[in-house]
Amino acid sequence: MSGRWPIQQQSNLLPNPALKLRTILRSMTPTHSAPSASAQRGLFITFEGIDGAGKSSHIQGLHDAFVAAGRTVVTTREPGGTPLAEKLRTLFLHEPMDALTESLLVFAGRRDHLQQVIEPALVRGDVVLCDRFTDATFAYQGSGRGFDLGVLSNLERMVQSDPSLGADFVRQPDLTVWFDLPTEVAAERLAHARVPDRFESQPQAFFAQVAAGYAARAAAQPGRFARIDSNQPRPDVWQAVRAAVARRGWLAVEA
Ligand SMILES: Nc1ncnc2c1ncn2[C@@H]1O[C@H](COP(=O)(O)OP(=O)(O)O)[C@@H](O)[C@H]1O
Ligand SMILES: Cc1cn([C@H]2C[C@H](O)[C@@H](COP(=O)(O)OP(=O)(O)O)O2)c(=O)[nH]c1=O
Repeated sequence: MSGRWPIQQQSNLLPNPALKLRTILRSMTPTHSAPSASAQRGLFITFEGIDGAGKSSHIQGLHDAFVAAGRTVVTTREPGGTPLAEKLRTLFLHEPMDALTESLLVFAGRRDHLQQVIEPALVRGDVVLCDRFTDATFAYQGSGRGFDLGVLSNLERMVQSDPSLGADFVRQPDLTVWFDLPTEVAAERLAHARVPDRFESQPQAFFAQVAAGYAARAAAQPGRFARIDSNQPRPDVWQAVRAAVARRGWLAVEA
């Protein structure tokens, strides 16, 4: 990932956990823009794809584009996004565990993240840009690790519910930008990028299953997903990302 998440990028370089936590909390502080003329609806946009698909720089690009358009933006990530969830993230990425434990940990962190960060930001009318969310759990724990999709659906309903928003309300992203890239290209990019964590060190066959998991989620909810062909030069990927957001009327089409 890019430097947007110093805690992760420098996890082998910064041994002081307090320093790392301060860094991540600073990066989660909303970026305020000039006040807009009227209150706007909050937007929840998530970014997904196999490891190495190239999400990071485009999340930063969208952040900048929304701020330039007068929005207040909260950039966050999963696993993580709150002090509690960041602690769970460290365990999740580095300790061996079975797929049920993985699922319970990410959903526990997600509950805290929704309550502390995402829902309050959406109530304020902010734009929330979240690097991974529940589609990753279906893709990695469900499709990749073979964990029961029915159990994941139950957890999704329980964790993402909010009775104050309606008895049947289950929070879902307004848009999921899915960076789709052949596994061999992602592996090649990652080989030059960073020290792999527990997931990034999985074989390509694992990522083929994860990719199939994303494809299944996208097929089930086509209106929510924008598939981006990430196997092209970075400026072209950016144009596709920006166009997907502009098509929904949330940003102007770039000249
Ligand atoms: N379009 C692209 N073409 C070539 N390399 C890219 C492209 N996009 C990203 N990369 C490189 O691939 C690696 C993984 O990108 P990154 O954004 O960290 O992926 P992700 O956040 O999806 O895991 C990085 O080294 C990055 O510089
Ligand atoms: C949110 C989430 C992430 N993951 C995995 C995907 C990534 O391999 C890892 C997050 O690590 P991270 O290094 O942030 O990956 P990336 O830069 O590609 O976003 O956790 C799951 O397995 N399940 C989940 O629910």
